[in-house]
Amino acid sequence: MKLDGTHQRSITRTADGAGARILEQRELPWVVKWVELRSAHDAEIAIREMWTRGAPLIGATAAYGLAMALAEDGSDAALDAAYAQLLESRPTAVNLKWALDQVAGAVRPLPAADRAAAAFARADAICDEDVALNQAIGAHGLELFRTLHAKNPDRPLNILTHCNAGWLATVDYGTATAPIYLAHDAGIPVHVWVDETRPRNQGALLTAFELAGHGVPHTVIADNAGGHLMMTGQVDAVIVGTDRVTANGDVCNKIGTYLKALAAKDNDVPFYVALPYTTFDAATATGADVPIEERSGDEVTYVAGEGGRIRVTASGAANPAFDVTPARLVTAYVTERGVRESV
Ligand SMILES: CSC[C@@H](O)[C@@H](O)C(=O)COP(=O)(O)O
Repeated sequence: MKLDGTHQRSITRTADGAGARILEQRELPWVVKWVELRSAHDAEIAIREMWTRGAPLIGATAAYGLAMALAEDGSDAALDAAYAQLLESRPTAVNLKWALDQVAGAVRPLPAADRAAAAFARADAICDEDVALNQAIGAHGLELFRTLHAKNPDRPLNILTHCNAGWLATVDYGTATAPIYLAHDAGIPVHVWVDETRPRNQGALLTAFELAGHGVPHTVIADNAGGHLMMTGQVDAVIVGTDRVTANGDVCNKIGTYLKALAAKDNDVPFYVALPYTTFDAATATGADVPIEERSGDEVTYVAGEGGRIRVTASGAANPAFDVTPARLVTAYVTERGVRESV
């Protein structure tokens, strides 16, 4: 199947209802491959090795993983073991724990034989809800963008984004991209600066692919270009997604987000964070308490692109995958309930 970047659900149940079908994202946009996950182990590997990624989509995948585990064995012991196995597949996105808690909470009061069906139903509901949340985020973000564009109506609204917080990172529409898609569809001339987002290049590979599929004008930039573009008046707003917003409003997101927020502050460019309630972690006080995933240095020393991987340094590398943007640098949070200055 050819995928042209037009948004669609990035996770569904398999045709027989017993598994989950996901887009294998590691070789996008060069290779389009849908794969079927048939066990909790499959789901764990898909999350850990980033076949699937993005906070809400990680949660949805884990929810189906738990359902698949219960289809094999509906006991308390199996539930607890699969919960723990899936929870440790990636540490930073709080949607993972949220989704596992949703499914586990729904099935625990039930007899073992009834748990799998109820877990699949809960996972389906999580997916449906994610789509609705993102549409609501989009509707509120659209009005925000309309207001911003009215300040400079004679030129396109220049939005900068980091990483991929689009339909490939959620069940559909995306968080940070939903307002962009709706603004474009509403006739607001939008142009997006797409941070390439080293080391894994989710911007250059995934966000650009999505925007092209939707017909949104965009330009991929090196991660280091954003500060210059802001200083020279070429960015009207920054909008990013997030893996976890803590009780005080700190924002954990893909490495490099913090530097964009600093540059935005210094240049009076509004910095927006799009999130559904499933990404808000009221139980964690500040960003300093969020576990930051440390991934393999190979993701830095090699760059993957069309035709394979090339080595870009002979030295070793460190690879912290997320950073924390302090709440004081956030202009507003774009949520399904509206645009808020604090969480
Ligand atoms: C709506 S997705 C928000 C975040 O999860 C996204 O911006 C991000 O950082 C994804 O990181 P990834 O490491 O690709 O899973």
